[in-house]
Amino acid sequence: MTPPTSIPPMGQRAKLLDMSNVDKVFNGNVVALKDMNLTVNQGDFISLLGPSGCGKSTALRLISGLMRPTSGHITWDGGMKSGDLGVVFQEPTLMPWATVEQNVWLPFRLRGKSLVQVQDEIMWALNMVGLEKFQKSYPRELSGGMKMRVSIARALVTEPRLILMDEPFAALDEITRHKLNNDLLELREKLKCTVIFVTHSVFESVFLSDRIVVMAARPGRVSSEVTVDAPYPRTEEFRTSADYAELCRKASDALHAAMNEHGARASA
Ligand SMILES: Nc1ncnc2c1ncn2[C@@H]1O[C@H](COP(=O)(O)OP(=O)(O)OP(=O)(O)O)[C@@H](O)[C@H]1O
Repeated sequence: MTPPTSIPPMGQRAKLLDMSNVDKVFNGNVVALKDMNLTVNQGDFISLLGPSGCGKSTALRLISGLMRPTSGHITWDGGMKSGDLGVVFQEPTLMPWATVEQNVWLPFRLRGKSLVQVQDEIMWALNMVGLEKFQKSYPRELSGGMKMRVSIARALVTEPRLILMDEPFAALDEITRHKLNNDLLELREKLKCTVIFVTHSVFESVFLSDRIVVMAARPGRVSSEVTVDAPYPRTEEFRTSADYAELCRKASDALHAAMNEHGARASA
């Protein structure tokens, strides 16, 4: 539970994993990803931004190891070990019959550890998301934003090297979403963790990430990358700044270019 003191600047970060020439084909003919290449470095906050169906979730599932590429390789620096990965989905996916602490216990429970054995880790994770007073509550007693915090605590509890987040705040109202965006950045400052975050929102991707990987569809692939070189911590001041507006314009242009790539290919 001792994170590194700071995240090195981009360009000086150690490599965490590589996706090299990854293809994913479903049912023999649905080409979800074609020749996807992505290097993830320790401390990166990467957003995968792209139109519906461009393979963002498929890329996350491949990185998580839940699914294997049809061809190509995903290689973790030093290999991938149990507990290296935390995953947060769009729905909090909590067990309704279990308390908050029992839900957060799940990744350890699957590894045969009792609740008592990992009580400190669970309380640490709940503390990180500001829910330490709700350990005995049930999901039905929590708001949508609080349920999502439990889901984040469950992803953090093993102190993973990488956190994958698949549109985690898309179903939340705007105010809760902004609050959780702020809280997620605070968590990243504390834990110096590496995050890959799937989103449809240009605004969210610019606010959160230091790298925006823009994807194109049919077949899904990396179209371009936008570097968000605004310093952290990012505050509400950043959200209303001219720099933020300019970066959103840049990301939006890259997204439109990615969407036009498909049009250009289709008419070629
Ligand atoms: N298990 C599956 N079987 C068949 N086709 C699939 C499967 N999973 C994904 N696909 C197809 O692969 C393509 C990429 O899907 P994916 O869900 O990764 O895209 P996405 O960018 O995450 O989309 P969205 O933003 O709408 O969530 C789509 O055409 C989808 O229909």
